[in-house]
Amino acid sequence: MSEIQIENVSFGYEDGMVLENVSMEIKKGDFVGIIGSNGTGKSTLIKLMLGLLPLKTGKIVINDHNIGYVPQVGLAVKADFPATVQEVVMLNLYQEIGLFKRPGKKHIELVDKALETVGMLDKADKQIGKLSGGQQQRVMIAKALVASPEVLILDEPAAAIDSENEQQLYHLLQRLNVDKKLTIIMVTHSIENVEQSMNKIYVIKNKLVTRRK
Ligand SMILES: Nc1ncnc2c1ncn2[C@@H]1O[C@H](COP(=O)(O)OP(=O)(O)OP(=O)(O)O)[C@@H](O)[C@H]1O
Repeated sequence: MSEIQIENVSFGYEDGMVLENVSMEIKKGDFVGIIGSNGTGKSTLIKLMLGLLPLKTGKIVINDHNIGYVPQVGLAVKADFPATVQEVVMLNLYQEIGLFKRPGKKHIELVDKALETVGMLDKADKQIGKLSGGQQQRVMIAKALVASPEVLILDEPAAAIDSENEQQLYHLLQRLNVDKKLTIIMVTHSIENVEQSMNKIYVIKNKLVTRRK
């Protein structure tokens, strides 16, 4: 079954076209890599899929509307940022909880489960800013997972972490894909250490998207 179907999508900003005639098909259970150099349009493509940019030409059909998004992290969270790991993950349940209400036992259990999945349950009460870049990245994945998405989209998840943590992150994603049947779309400029886990790889170059695997 198709999760996301992209048909003949073209998109540009004021200064010109970024993507031309892109077609892609993402099925349930796929682990998809989207690779390309800086500025080729990877984030633009993701934002189109998430409906964060207005589509002008072509068609995008999304089957499951519950998509978890882990945005690109620029700089790590400031050390004195006043929120714990548990509170950060809880933010993604606010719709369910209600804005001015307190989280109930059920919500705390969901958060703990998501933190356990990414191996961060023992850090639940720590200040988010006191964690390493790799640990913060895991918390951001837990934040996406807590809302039980069918599809997880990650934008350059390894950008701010060292190679050891990168390997651990890829193991985690592979586990989520294989064990939890989560559809994963990962945008990156290098797939060197994760290529074997992916069943589909698309390359963006010169505004075109071609399938390499
Ligand atoms: N909001 C915007 N307005 C105008 N141009 C933009 C905007 N966002 C991105 N661009 C341009 O569109 C092109 C693609 O940008 P995009 O961020 O999608 O690339 P990317 O492949 O994700 O890059 P990176 O690897 O550096 O994150 C770039 O030339 C960029 O300058």
